[in-house]
Amino acid sequence: MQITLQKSSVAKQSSIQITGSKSESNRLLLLKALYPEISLENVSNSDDSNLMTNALTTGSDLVDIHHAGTAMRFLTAYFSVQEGREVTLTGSKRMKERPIEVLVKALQELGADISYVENEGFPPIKIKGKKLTKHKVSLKANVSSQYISALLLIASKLENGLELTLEGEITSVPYIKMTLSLLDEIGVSSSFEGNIITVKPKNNSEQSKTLTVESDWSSASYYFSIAAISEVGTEITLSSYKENSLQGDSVLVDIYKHFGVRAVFNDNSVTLKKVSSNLEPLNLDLKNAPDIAQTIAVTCFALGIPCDLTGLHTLKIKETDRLVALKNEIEKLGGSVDITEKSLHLSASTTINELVSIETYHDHRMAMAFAPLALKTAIIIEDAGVVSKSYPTFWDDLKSIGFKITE
Ligand SMILES: O=C(O)C1=C[C@@H](OP(=O)(O)O)[C@@H](O)[C@H](O)C1
Ligand SMILES: C=C(OP(=O)(O)O)C(=O)O
Repeated sequence: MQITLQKSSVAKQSSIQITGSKSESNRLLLLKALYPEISLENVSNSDDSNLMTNALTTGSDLVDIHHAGTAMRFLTAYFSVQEGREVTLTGSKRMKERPIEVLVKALQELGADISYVENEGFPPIKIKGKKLTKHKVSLKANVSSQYISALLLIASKLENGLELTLEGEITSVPYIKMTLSLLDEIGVSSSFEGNIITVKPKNNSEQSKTLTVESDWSSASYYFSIAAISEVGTEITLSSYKENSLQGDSVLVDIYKHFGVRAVFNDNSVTLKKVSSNLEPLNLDLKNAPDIAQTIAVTCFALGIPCDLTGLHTLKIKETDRLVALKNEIEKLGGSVDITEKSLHLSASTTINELVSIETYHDHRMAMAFAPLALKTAIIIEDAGVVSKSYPTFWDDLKSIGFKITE
C-alpha cells in the first residue's frame, strides 16, 4: 500500500494513546511463559509482540517470526531450555541475513543443541531443547545487546543461574539494563559490574504479580519530531508514560530540547511543547539509542539543521541497512548525506523536494521517520503497512492530529 501525505499541519493541542513498549512486552511475554503467575497489562499490539505470543503458545515444530529481531533472539534462548522439544526457528528473507552466531555460540557453550539449517551463523536454526548444565560464558558485546538479553531472560531458570562476561565495547546498554530491571520486578536478583553480569536462580515462592508495560518511547519519537517541526505553541500529549522509564529511548526528552521541544510529565502522560526554534548543528552518539537515529536525522533534515550522528554500527544489521536507506531517501528529497559503517553526517539544506516517493525497505522506522516531513511538503510513503511491525495504528493516529493522508 502506497499512501500520500498532503502538506499538513497539526492541531494546536492534541493527544495520542500509544500501545505498550515492544521491547518490554517481548521480554515480559517470555518471562510469563517461564513464570505463569505473572499477568501483564498494556502489552504491545505490534506484529512483533503478536508473533512472540504465538511462538510461545504454539505446539508447532516450525516457528516463523518474520521480521521480529527480539523474538528471533529471545526465542533461540527460550527453546534451548525447553527439554524434549524440537523446534526450527525461522524468519523473513531479511531475518536470514541478520547474524545470530554470537548467541548460538554462547548457548552451545552452555550445553545447548542448536544447528544451522541453511547458512552458518544465520537463521533458520534447529533447536533441540535440553537442560543446560554450565553457568559461565563469555560473548562479544558489540554486535547486538539482544544476544545478551536473550541469555539473561532464561538465566534464572538455570540450575546455578548465569555469569556472563561481556567482551569488547558494550552496545545498546539501556536494553540490557531494561532486562535486568524487569527480572528484578519479578523477584530475580542480578548484578552488572564492569563487564560481568550475574543472575541468580529464582527461588522465591510463586506469587501472582501484575506488571504494567509502559508505552513505547521509540514510537513516541515520531511525535517529538512532529512537535519539533511544528509552530511554536504546538502541544502533543502522549500516554502512558513516566519520567523514570526503563526504556533508553526516553533520552528523547533531553535530545529534543535541542530542537526547542520541552517535555512535561503529568500523572500518566507526557506533553511535548514546542517552545522555541534553534538551528544549531547537532552532534550525538546514539550507541545507547539506535532506534531513534532515523527520527532524529529526518527532524534535522526538515529543519535544515546539519548533524553528525555516531555510534550507529548496529544500524547495518537491523530491518534493513538503515544508514544506506537514510542516505538514499534523504538525497532523493534534496539533502546531502555522508555515511560510514557507523556514522552519518547530514549537511545543512534549505529546500525539500515535493512529492518524493519514499522507499521503506521493509523497515517500519523508515516509514514513520519520514512521515513528519508532511508538515513541510507533500510526500509519498511506499509500502506504508510496514508500520505494523511496531505501531499498527500509526497512520490513524497521525490523521487524528491533523495529517491529511490518502491511499
Ligand atoms: O532488546 C531490545 O528490545 C532491542 C535492542 C536493540 O537492538 P541492538 O542491541 O541489536 O542494537 C534495538 O535496536 C531493538 O529495536 C530492540
Ligand atoms: C531494530 C528493531 O527491531 P528488531 O531488532 O527487534 O527487529 C526496531 O524495532 O527498530
